[in-house]
Amino acid sequence: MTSDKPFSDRTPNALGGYPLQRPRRNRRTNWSRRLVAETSLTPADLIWPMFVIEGDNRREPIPSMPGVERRSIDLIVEAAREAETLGIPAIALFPNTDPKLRTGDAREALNPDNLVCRATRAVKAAGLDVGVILDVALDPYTSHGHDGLLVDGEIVNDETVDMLVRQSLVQAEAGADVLAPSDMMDGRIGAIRRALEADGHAATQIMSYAAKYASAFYGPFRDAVGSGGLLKGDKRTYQMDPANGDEALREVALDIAEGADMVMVKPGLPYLDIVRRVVETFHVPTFAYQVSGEYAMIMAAAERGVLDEERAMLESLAAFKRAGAAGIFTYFAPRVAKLVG
Ligand SMILES: NCc1[nH]cc(CCC(=O)O)c1CC(=O)O
Ligand SMILES: [Mg+2]
Repeated sequence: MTSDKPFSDRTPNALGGYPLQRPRRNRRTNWSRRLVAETSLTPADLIWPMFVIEGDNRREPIPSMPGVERRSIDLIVEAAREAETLGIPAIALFPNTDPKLRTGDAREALNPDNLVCRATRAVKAAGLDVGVILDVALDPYTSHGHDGLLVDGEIVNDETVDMLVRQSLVQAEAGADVLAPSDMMDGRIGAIRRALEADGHAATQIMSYAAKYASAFYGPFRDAVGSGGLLKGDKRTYQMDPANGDEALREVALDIAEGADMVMVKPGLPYLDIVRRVVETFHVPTFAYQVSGEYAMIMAAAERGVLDEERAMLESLAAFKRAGAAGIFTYFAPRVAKLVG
């Protein structure tokens, strides 16, 4: 490769070389490694996703996600208290809706007393220094498991956006601090932003799942919220093709222009190149989601004794920080916060 730049500008640290340069010197001792560390993971980097079920004092294990439970609202409040104690700034709530309430028109999404709205009110009533993030999408409420309305075999965009706007207002009214549209319909950030402004919710933040890929890594999540068995087909007409990177930048640009306060890339580890490109291009708070399948992979490998669970967990999360993420959604959140807090 040729370059007009002088050699010293192209390779600023390579002049001299061995034995004057011995990069291992800085790594020799623990204190020195800590001193030169470029990034660090703290509890303030973590967002703790939780699954909500009906009932009282109820917890249910999720077989594909060892160590993760669905919790009734009272236990969600307890977990939110734990988040505050651990210094975790925000939780994300996902409802496991009664199958009888899942319909073609997803009307339960608009019920101000639906499970996730009740959970949000209960957490907010506890007066904690913990933000509540809610997904905006129809998949917990549709009988077919899609994030949008299905008409003649197609997920229709604009009719779905109308529903998402109404769902957003219901969720903001319930006290959600951050709305996180995870549906990948076009134009929904602008429509939601305008509705929040007009309806007295100008302070409600929007964290857009701006670059969300049609991924195989969401399987365990769909078990956890009970939509997996229902899903007809796949989500490739609205979630992004894993082959694409430039398209993610166009999606993020649109969502910022439409009024997103923060953006997200999802899944996490397989898409850290996208996180880095978004951070460097837009300089907005950029989050990443270490999704259910990523969690399950580490846990399954550890269970089989092929890797060290705790080290793999910490290393995977350090990678998000190195890529430039402002924060990480991770099912490891409470465990990690205890280790790094
Ligand atoms: N809109 C639904 C939603 N919100 C978050 C996740 C995945 C989270 C995870 O896998 O941990 C999904 C699944 C999907 O799009 O099918
Ligand atoms: Mg978009």
